[in-house]
Amino acid sequence: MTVTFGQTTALDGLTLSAADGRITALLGPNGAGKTTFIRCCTGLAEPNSGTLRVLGMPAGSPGVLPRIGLMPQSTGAWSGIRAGELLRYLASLYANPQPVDDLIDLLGIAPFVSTPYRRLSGGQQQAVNLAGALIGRPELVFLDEPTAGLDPRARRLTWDLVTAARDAGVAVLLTTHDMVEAAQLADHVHIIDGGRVTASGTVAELAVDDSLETAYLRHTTGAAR
Ligand SMILES: Nc1ncnc2c1ncn2[C@@H]1O[C@H](COP(=O)(O)OP(=O)(O)OP(=O)(O)O)[C@@H](O)[C@H]1O
Repeated sequence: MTVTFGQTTALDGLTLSAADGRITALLGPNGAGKTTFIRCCTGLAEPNSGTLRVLGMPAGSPGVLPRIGLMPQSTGAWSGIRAGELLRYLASLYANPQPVDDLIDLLGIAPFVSTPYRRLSGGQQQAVNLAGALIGRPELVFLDEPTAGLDPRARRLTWDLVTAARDAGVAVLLTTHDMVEAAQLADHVHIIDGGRVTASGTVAELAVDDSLETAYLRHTTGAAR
């Protein structure tokens, strides 16, 4: 796939696949193109060229959207709504949502369920965003830096939920800058640099000579484009 924004080539011939029932991690420097890829997969952006199929259908098609979930990096759009109202609204968009109260319990949202979204702390917003991604019982969920800024306990809770989703058959595609997290969670890793995949494999395959972080540093330049 290729995606350009004016003079910037965000995705530059990126080719990858993510398997059913697996956790796939996208690693790469700031600006490598990870969020752009997720935006294309979820119908929020369109490739200039290339083919992108999600659950076997063209990305963004009406048959795909009810079957996927998205936890974006930030959701300014929700600012005034209370956390609980937001989740009930999102649940109402799906035919067979998870019970909202179960997710509120699972993610520890109860103490701030009545707080407007914009007044939540960053980590509290992350919890609500993750609940929103899972609420429609997606077959495939996109998590864009799901644990960025979380405290250690919240990070472990997120890891547990992500692995539980995978174990229940959900395909997970996540981005992270945390190599420990990637090594802990990912069944498969793609390292992206400059809008293309520079290395792919299991954590064991990529870290064969050393750590995943060493592999990341070897396969990325981080050079601005
Ligand atoms: N809407 C947009 N308009 C213009 N340029 C954009 C837009 N979205 C992304 N870009 C550019 O595309 C490139 C890839 O950005 P992207 O957000 O996909 O990177 P990323 O890998 O997710 O980075 P990070 O790790 O910092 O979240 C960057 O150079 C960015 O400035």
